[in-house]
Amino acid sequence: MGDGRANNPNSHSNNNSSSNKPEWLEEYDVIGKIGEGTYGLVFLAKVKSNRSKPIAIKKFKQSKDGDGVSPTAIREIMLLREISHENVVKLANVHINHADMSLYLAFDYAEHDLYEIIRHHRDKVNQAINPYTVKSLLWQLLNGLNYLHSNWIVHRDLKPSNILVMGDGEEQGVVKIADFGLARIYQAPLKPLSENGVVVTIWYRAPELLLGAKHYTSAVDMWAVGCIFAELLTLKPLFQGQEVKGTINPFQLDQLDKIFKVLGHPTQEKWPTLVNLPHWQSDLQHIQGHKYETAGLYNVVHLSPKNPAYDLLSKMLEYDPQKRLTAAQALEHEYFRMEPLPGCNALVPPQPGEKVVNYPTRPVDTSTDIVGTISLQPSQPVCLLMFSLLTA
Ligand SMILES: Nc1ncnc2c1ncn2[C@@H]1O[C@H](COP(=O)(O)OP(=O)(O)OP(=O)(O)O)[C@@H](O)[C@H]1O
Repeated sequence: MGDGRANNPNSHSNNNSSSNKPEWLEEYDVIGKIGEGTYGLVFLAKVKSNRSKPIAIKKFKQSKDGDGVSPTAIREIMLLREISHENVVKLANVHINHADMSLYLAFDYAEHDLYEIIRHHRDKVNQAINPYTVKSLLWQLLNGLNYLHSNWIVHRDLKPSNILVMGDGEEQGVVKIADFGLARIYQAPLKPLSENGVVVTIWYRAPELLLGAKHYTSAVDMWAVGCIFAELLTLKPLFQGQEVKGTINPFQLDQLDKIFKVLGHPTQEKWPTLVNLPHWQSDLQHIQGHKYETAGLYNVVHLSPKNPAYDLLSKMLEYDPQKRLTAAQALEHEYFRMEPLPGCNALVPPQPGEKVVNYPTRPVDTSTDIVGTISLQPSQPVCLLMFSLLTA
C-alpha cells in the first residue's frame, strides 16, 4: 500500500487507549480516522494477524431517537453480507460494541476514490485524466452496478467519494463501489420511497427524483454515472446546484435549473410521464419560468457530437428514465470497443511510455479515538437481538 502510516508508534496508543475498548478491537491496530460521512466515521486499521491487510472500519452513528443503531446501518449490513463482486467493496467483518450498542463494519481498504482522483487532477497536476483511465474507471463502475442492478439493488447515493479505487497491490486500479447506507433491495413492483429525507446527493440526483418521483429505479444510478462520467472528463461537477436545506425532500429548483441549462427543458414529447410528476404539476411556473438557450452537453464536456463517448454520455443523461441506458446496455456501447480498450488496472495505462500519475494516499487523523467518538444513546433489546443474529 505504501502509506508509511502502519508503523506510526503513536497510532495504537491513540486509538486503543480507551477503557471502553471492546474485545473485538484487539484484532486490529487502528491507525486513525480517514473520513466522515452522513452516517458515521471511517478509520484505517491493520489486522494484527495479517499486517499487510489494511481495513477500513466504518463506525455508525446511532439514530437520533436512541433506538440503538439506525435502520440505515442494519440495511447496509444485510445487503453487504449477501453481495460479492470484484467491483463492489467487500465487507470483511461486522462488529458490535455490546457495551454501548455501536456498530462497526470492516471493509477491505481502498487507497483512493474518484473524489480525490478528480481533485488531484484539477488542483495538483492541472491536467485531464488519461482517456484509458477514464474508460477503465467507467467500465468497472458499470460492471459493478450491472451486478447490483441484476440483484435488484439500487445504490441511490452514487457519487465520486463512494467509488473507491484500490491502491498498490494485487488489485491495483480496481474500482470498488462503496457505501450502501442508502441502498435497499427492491423488487418489482417497485416500492414507494420512505420519508427519510434527502437520499441522493443533490449534484448527482436524477431529474425524476428532483421532480418528486415516488419510486426509485436503477435509472437513478445511471443518471449519477452519467454525471460522474462527465466529471471524469472535465474535472468539474456537471450540474452543481445550490442545495436547499431544512425541509424533507425539498424541491430543488436550482439543481433542475442547472440541468435544464445544459440539456434544455424536458418536454412531454420526449418524456411522456413527465406530467405525472408532482413538482411538474405544482411548480410549473417556477420550472418553466425561464427557458434557456441550451448550452449543449457536447460544449460543456468538450466532445464532438459524433464522438462515441458523447453518444454514451448523452444516453445516460436521457430525461425519461425508461429510455435511459441500463448498465448492461452501457457496457455494450461502442465506446468500450474502441482503443484504448478498458483494463483491470485503471490507474496504469498499458502502453509503454505513458505517464503514470502518483495519486496521494489518504491523510490519516491519528488524534480521533475509534471508541467513544460518537455520543451514544440507550439501546433497546430488539437491537441486541438483531445484532446477535447478524454477527452469528
Ligand atoms: N473501504 C474504504 N476504504 C477506504 N476509504 C473508504 C472506504 N469506505 C469509505 N471510505 C472513505 O471514507 C470517507 C467517508 O466515507 P462515507 O461513506 O462514510 O461518507 P461519504 O461517502 O463521504 O458521505 P455520505 O455518508 O454523506 O455518503 C470517504 O472519503 C470514503 O471515500
